[in-house]
Amino acid sequence: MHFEEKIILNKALFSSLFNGEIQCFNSPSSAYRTRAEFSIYHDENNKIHYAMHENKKKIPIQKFEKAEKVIQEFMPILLENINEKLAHKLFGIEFLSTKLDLSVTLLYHKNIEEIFEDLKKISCDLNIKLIARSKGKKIVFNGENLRQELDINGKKIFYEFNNECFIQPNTYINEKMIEWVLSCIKKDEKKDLLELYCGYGNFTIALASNFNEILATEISKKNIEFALRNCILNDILNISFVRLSSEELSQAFEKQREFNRLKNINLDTFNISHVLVDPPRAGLDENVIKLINKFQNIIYISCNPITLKNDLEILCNTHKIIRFAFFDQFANTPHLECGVYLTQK
Ligand SMILES: C[S@@+](CC[C@H](N)C(=O)[O-])C[C@H]1O[C@@H](n2cnc3c(N)ncnc32)[C@H](O)[C@@H]1O
Repeated sequence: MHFEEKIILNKALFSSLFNGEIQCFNSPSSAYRTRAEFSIYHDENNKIHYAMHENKKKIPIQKFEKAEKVIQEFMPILLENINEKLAHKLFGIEFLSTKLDLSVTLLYHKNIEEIFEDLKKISCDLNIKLIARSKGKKIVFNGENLRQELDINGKKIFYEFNNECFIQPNTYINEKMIEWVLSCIKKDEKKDLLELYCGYGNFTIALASNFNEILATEISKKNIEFALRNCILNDILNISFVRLSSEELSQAFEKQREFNRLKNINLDTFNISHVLVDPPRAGLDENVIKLINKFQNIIYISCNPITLKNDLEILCNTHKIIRFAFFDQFANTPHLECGVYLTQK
């Protein structure tokens, strides 16, 4: 689906809540996806091909134009180098790219220890970060952490993560989203920021110089490990990253439960002027809405317009939508990413 069609459909969806101007951010129509996952099709001559599922059928494909250029260019090279032993019982290949790195994951229905030497050789020959996985086993060659360098309003920001982290699927649009969030924060209003669903600090790191203190929370241990590392990479000292689910964070603010993970943090000392949320597709639960609607400014990044609409219907009892943006994060698909900035009525 083209962005123009998505814009029309989604403007109509939100028309009862917002009738101001919606900012629209276009993505390149191809070569934008940082992650590409394929099945493997074994033909009658024992040759392997990348494949995708369509109507429960595995369809071999020659190329995948949505993937970033580095992935597209590497796809045929990898296949040429996969020998018979490596091809046997290979059922999937995943690519993850950044501006600086590429990692390849091979998925097997067999004991990967048996092909250890072949895996090692291909990772050396092609000089790639290679991960092999089979049920309950993972072997990593050349490391699995990827470095990323974002350009935010002309400033370079550095990140490290691996493919166990949540990663925004379109780097170009990710930079635009971060810049849009920054543009919602007026310098004179800045105090402290509360962020939920912070991942490895994708937004947090870029926002650090705009706030006095930041409390950023997230459910995944891996994401928090990288978030802490990303503070060091960017010389940032004013963010407290804490592994807490949104449910736990609500309990902590309500003083319903004490958390060891918050033992060095006094929630009462924060003077929160802004809340940033970027939840999974399911949106916000009732308790999170109750928690965030106490604060003056809310910035909501959403990958699901339907749950966003439900949540905005409640948030609009206490807040007013000031700005709205559509980001074509998933170009040429029906999916749409939205950004909404609300302030207390
Ligand atoms: C859409 S991602 C956004 C991540 C980050 N903001 C970014 O830009 O990379 C949602 C994040 O919420 C986390 N998450 C999922 N359920 C959660 C929950 N119940 N409480 C806290 N975090 C959760 C996921 O691990 C994921 O990192």
